[in-house]
Amino acid sequence: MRIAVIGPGAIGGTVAAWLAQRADLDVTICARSPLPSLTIETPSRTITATPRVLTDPGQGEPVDWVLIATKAYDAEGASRWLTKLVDDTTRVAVLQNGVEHIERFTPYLPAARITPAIVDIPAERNAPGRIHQRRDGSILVPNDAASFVDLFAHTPIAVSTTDDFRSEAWRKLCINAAGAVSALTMKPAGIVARDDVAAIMWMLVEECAAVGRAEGAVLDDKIEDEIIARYRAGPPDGINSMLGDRLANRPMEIDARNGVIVRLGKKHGIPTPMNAMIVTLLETAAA
Ligand SMILES: NC(=O)C1=CN([C@@H]2O[C@H](COP(=O)(O)OP(=O)(O)OC[C@H]3O[C@@H](n4cnc5c(N)ncnc54)[C@H](OP(=O)(O)O)[C@@H]3O)[C@@H](O)[C@H]2O)C=CC1
Ligand SMILES: CC(C)(CO)C(=O)C(=O)O
Repeated sequence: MRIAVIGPGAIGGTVAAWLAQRADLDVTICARSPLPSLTIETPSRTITATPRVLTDPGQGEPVDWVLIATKAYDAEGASRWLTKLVDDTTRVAVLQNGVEHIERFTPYLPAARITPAIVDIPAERNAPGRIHQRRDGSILVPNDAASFVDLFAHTPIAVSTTDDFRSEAWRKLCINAAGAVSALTMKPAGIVARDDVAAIMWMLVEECAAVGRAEGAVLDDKIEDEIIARYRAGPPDGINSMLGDRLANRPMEIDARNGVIVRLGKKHGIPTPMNAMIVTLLETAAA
């Protein structure tokens, strides 16, 4: 089984290193910047891997699975690898946040080839190829992607299918929408201990859930409370990937995580002032 992972950052590096633990999986990393090896501090032990690393999209060869793990805003760059990696049988999984995995890549691939994946693995990249995976975590894919699930059978990552991918993706977006307060304040997840911060996060989730429901997602009535409780139960020093981007002076996934709520809210006539404010403030901070 040949697998190419495009984007060996926090998620791509973690996933590639776990896949490479199985000798019969032939893992290739497609990187923008050269990478010596992968060292992942996982919850149970440190794992290492030295997969083949390509830095030129022209060097790729067809594989069975392509896993795209760049940031959402790097979709166009990621797509340049696809010409060589994809043949008539290749499936392409998009391991990104947001609810637009398929739309993001249909300019480059037929939708039927694309497997959207919801990743819930808190991971931080400390240096090229050196990653701290804080939880074993999970990946959810639609129920026509059982062969993706099989790839991870030897890993502690809980990879499974869902009958209702749309609802799960919006549920994850609710988590990410609230996490924007960390990127804005440049502080880790522990800020949720303040009741006034939690109230802002609650409203961000409320708007996200309203838009999600209008888009057809089925979300629990108490999702706001559930997500605040989840943040409060998590590690106070947790750095979500948008905060990680801001701290590293990289672009942030503002549009994929909060902008999308505002855009789709407009489509349904649902007001989203809290998310609109976050988008404006983060864009201003990044300018
Ligand atoms: N980190 C986390 O805890 C989680 C992240 N996610 C989501 O997963 C996705 C990936 O996030 P994350 O792993 O944190 O991101 P990172 O920024 O850590 O990694 C992205 C990687 O993509 C590489 N890249 C960018 N453009 C290209 C290109 N054209 N060709 C090859 N590689 C490229 C970057 O290269 P370079 O090294 O040059 O920057 C980097 O290695 C995002 O959508 C994020 O929201 C989901 C759950 C948890
Ligand atoms: C919320 C979290 C940490 C979950 O994996 C995430 O999605 C991110 O950091 O982007």
